[in-house]
Amino acid sequence: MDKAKEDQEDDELVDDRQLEALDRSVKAQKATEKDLKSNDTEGEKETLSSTYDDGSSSEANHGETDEESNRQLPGAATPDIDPPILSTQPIPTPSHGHEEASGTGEGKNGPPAALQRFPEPRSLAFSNPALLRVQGLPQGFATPVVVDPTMTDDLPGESVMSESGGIELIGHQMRNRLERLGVNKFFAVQASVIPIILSSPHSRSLYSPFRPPRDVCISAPTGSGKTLAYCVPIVEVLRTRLLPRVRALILLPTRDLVAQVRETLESVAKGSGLKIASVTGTQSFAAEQGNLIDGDGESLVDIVIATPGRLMDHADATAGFTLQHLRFLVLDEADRLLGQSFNEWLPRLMAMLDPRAKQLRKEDGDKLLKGSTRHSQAEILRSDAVKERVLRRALAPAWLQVDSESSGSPPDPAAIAQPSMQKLLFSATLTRDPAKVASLRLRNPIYVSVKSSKEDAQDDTEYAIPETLQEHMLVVSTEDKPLALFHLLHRSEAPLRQALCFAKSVEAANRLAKLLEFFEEKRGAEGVIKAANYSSELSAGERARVLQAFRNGEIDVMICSDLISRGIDISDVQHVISYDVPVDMRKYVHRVGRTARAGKQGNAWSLVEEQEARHFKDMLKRGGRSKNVRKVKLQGTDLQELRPAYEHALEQLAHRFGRQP
Ligand SMILES: Nc1ncnc2c1ncn2[C@@H]1O[C@H](COP(=O)(O)OP(=O)(O)OP(=O)(O)O)[C@@H](O)[C@H]1O
Repeated sequence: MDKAKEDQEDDELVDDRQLEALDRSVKAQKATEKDLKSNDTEGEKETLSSTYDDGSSSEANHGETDEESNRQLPGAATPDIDPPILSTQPIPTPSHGHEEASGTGEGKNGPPAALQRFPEPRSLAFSNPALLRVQGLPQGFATPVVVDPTMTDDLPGESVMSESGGIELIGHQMRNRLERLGVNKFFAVQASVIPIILSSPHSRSLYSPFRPPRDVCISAPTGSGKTLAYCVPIVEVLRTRLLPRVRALILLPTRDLVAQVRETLESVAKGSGLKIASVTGTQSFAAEQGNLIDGDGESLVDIVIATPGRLMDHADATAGFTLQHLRFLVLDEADRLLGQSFNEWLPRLMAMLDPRAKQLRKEDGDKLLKGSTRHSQAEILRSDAVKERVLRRALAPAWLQVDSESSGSPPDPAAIAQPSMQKLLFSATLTRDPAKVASLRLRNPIYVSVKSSKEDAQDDTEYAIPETLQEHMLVVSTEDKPLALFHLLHRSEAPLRQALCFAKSVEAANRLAKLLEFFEEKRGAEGVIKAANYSSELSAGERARVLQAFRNGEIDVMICSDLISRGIDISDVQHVISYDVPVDMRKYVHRVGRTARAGKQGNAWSLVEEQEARHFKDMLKRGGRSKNVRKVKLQGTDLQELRPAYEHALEQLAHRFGRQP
C-alpha cells in the first residue's frame, strides 16, 4: 500500500490537495489541448482523484452530484482557491439563481468560471411516499419517529423493564460504566435509539437469521450524543459472545474521527472483554493485519472501526478477514461517507455482506484460492479449498445455508436464513443522494429524526441544529474583515474566548493565524490573545498537542480550515467563528456544531463580506435558519482603535509572504 494511497482518504491532507488540484484545473482550462494531453499521466490522475474533502474522486464528483463538488458559491468560480485573505481586489459579486448555478460555469457578465458548476443538491422529499417509491427508498422515511431534542431519560434502573418482554435495556455493568463516565441520563438520541435496538429478546441475539433486526437511520443535531447511541447497544449485545469474530463494523470518514470513536467505545466496553481494532492507515498494513487476524486466520477482534478505503485494502489482502458474522454495521457521518467513492467501497462492502452476491472481480476469487477468505460469497465458498478453511471456523447461518444450497439441497423457502446484520446510519445532515441511500438496501428501516417540533413544518430540509446555539452574523467589507475578527476577540463586553475560527482553506488559516500573531505582538500588554493554527501542515503529534492546549484553556482561539468541522468533539468550545463563510448549509451545520454540544450553550459568528451577504442569507433561508441568526452591527469606532496595530501587522505579513497583502 503506497503512501499516497494511504493518505487519500485522510482529510488532513485534503485541503492542500484541494487547492493544488483546483488550481491545476484553473490552469488546465486555460491550457491548450496539447498541454492537457501531455499532463494526463497516471500520476496526475492519482492526484486529481484525491482532491475532495471526502476522499472521493474528481470523476466521481462530477458524475455523482457529490456534496463537495456542489459547494461553490454561485458566481464564485473556485471557492477553495484562496484569494489573499486580505485582498483589496474586488471579488466578483456572487450571482444567484439556479440557471447560473447549474450552467456551464459562465455567468452572463462575469468572468468564465474555472470549473463546471452543478445544481446544489436538493433535500430528499421524505414526506412524499410516491417519490420515495420511484427513488427506490423505503417507505419508512415518510413516517419518521420525531424526537424532541430537549428530552432526556434516566438511565434505566435494574427494575426498569422494557414494555416488550421484560428485558433489561442495559445491564448493571453498563449502568456502572456509564455512571463512571459521568453519564447519568440518556440524551434524546440515546433515549430513542437504544430501546429500538435493544428492547426485544431477538434483537439482542448475535444471530437472528429468521427474524433479522430492522435497520435504523438517525438524523440528530451535532453534539447530541450520537456516538453513545450506538456504542452502548453494540457493547450490550456483543458482550454475550463466546469467540471473537468481527461482529460490529463502524465506518467513519476520517482517521481523527476513528480515533475519537475508539476512545469512547473503549471506555464504554471496559471490562466487557470485547476486543477493538482500528483500521485507518495510521499504522503499517502488516501491524493492522496482526491486530485483526491471528496466524491461523482467526479473528482477534470483535469490533472494527475503520475508514472505508483502508477497510477495502484489508478486504483485498488480509487472509481470514470476513464480515459474515457482522451483527452491526454503523455508518457514522453517513452523508459524508456515502459521498466517498474511494476504492469503490460501497458496492464492494455490500457484496461482502451478501451471501448470495456475485463476485465483483475475477481477481478477488483468485486471491481467495491463494488463501485469502475475504469474500464469503456462495460462489467463492464452493471452491473446495476455501470451503474447507471457512468451514473449519464455522459459518454464520445465512452463509451456511447458501453453502448447503450449493451441495444440492434447496432451502425451504419459508426458512431462508438472512444475515443478522443491522445497519445503523447516523448523521446531523441527511444525505441528499437517494441513489446512495437506496444502494444500502436498508431492511424495513425505522427513521428517527431528533428535531424540535418548532422547526418549520413545511421545511423538509434535514439540518438538525442544537437548540442551545445562538447564531450571529456581521456584514463587513472585505478590507475590514480581519479587523472585525480582532474586535470580537478584544471588545470589552464579552470578548470571545475558547473560540474556533474557520477559514476557507489551510493557506488562508495559516495567514490569518500569522496576521493575528503580528497584531497581538504589536498590541503587546494591551491584552494578548493566544492563538494557534490547527492545520494539516502539522504532524499528528503536533495537532494532538494543539488540541490538548486548547482543551486546557492555554489557547484562546484555534484557527483552522474545515478539517475539524465534522464530528470532532472538543468540550467547552464557546464560540465558532466563520471567518470565511461556509459555502453551503451542510458545512455551516458541521462548523457551528463544534459548540453548543451535549446541551451546553454556544455561539456561532459568521463574518459575511458585503458581496456575499445575499447568498449567505439565501442559504440560511433555504436551510430554515434565517429567523435564528441575529445581525450584529459594528460601529466605525469599534474598529478605529485597533487600526494602527492592524496596519503594522499587515506590513509584517506582506514582508513574511513576500507580497503585498
Ligand atoms: N448522556 C450523556 N451525558 C453526558 N454527556 C454526554 C452524553 N452523551 C454524550 N455526551 C457527551 O456529549 C458530547 C457530544 O457527543 P457526541 O460526540 O457523541 O455527539 P455527536 O452527536 O456524535 O456530534 P457530531 O454530530 O458533531 O459528531 C461528548 O463529549 C459526549 O461525551
